[in-house]
Amino acid sequence: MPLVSSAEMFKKAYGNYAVGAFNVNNMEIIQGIVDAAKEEQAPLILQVSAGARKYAKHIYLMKLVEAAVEDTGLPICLHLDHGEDFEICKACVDGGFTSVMIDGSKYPFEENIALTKRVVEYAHARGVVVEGELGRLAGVEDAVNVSAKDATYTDPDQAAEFVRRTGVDSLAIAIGTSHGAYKFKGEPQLDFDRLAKIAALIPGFPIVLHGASTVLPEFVAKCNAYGGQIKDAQGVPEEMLKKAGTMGVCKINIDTDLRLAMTASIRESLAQNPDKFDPRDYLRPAREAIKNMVKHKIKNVLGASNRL
Ligand SMILES: O=C(CO)COP(=O)(O)O
Ligand SMILES: O=C[C@H](O)COP(=O)(O)O
Ligand SMILES: [Zn+2]
Ligand SMILES: [Zn+2]
Repeated sequence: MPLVSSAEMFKKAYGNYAVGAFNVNNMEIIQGIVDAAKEEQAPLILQVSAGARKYAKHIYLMKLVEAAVEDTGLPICLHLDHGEDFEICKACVDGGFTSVMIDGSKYPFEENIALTKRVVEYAHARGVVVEGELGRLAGVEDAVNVSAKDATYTDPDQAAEFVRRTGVDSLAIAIGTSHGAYKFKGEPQLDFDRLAKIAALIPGFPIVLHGASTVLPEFVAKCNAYGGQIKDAQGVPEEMLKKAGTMGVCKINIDTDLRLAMTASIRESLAQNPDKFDPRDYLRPAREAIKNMVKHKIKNVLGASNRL
């Protein structure tokens, strides 16, 4: 089975559950994720950032993901995460990805539309789907008052116009999540009213949530127990993600939780086995930790088990 598009996955998921989109950088991360998805019989998106593509090289990630498809028989979508210009999107379309994100969210509205439209035209002509982004994630932790929210969070009317004018297949929005392990200073809050308004204006259209790691306390604690210094980390509560999955959010992006699971496990292995120096001794349990974490997400947060 070849790599697949996310279009069918989102159609099936809309309003009921979300598909997990996990960031990958190397073999162990890919294997941990796909083994979890296989056991859960879940739809799956593996995504590659520009940084990951630079780190591991396009060809290695491509071949690893193709190997994962062959090994598991799972329908997997391979997606470019946060493509920042036309060129990287083109390279991934030409290089076998089945989905790309063009992130024009840092540009003024009209420029974002023009850039996104250009990528959509190129990708659609070659059977590849496109995710766009409208609204700003960075720094939203501080956006507590209404005017700050209006400046950074996705405007519902603009979202509808953006989707109509660009022809994108899915849209990443800003409603209070952010990337990394430090998402909220006080009580976690997402703007569900805004999400409901956006979903109502683009009925049936797949919405994407970035910055959606829950920052599992057990991994933060384990990192810190073995020499880590990760203070005041806070993620999006599971209940909020479950709710988002019933409101039109079809794709939930997870990277930080993979990093934490892997690092916690490696720190523990190295600390507990100071005499060992075979990388397999700490990468095997790290891969297992990723698998267990991803299984938990699929089953209890995304609601995507047995949805193939
Ligand atoms: O949005 C993400 C990748 O695009 C990842 O978000 P996290 O940092 O919350 O895992
Ligand atoms: O949203 C970004 C992802 O977490 C990827 O991060 P990265 O650019 O460090 O690979
Ligand atoms: Zn972005
Ligand atoms: Zn992101």
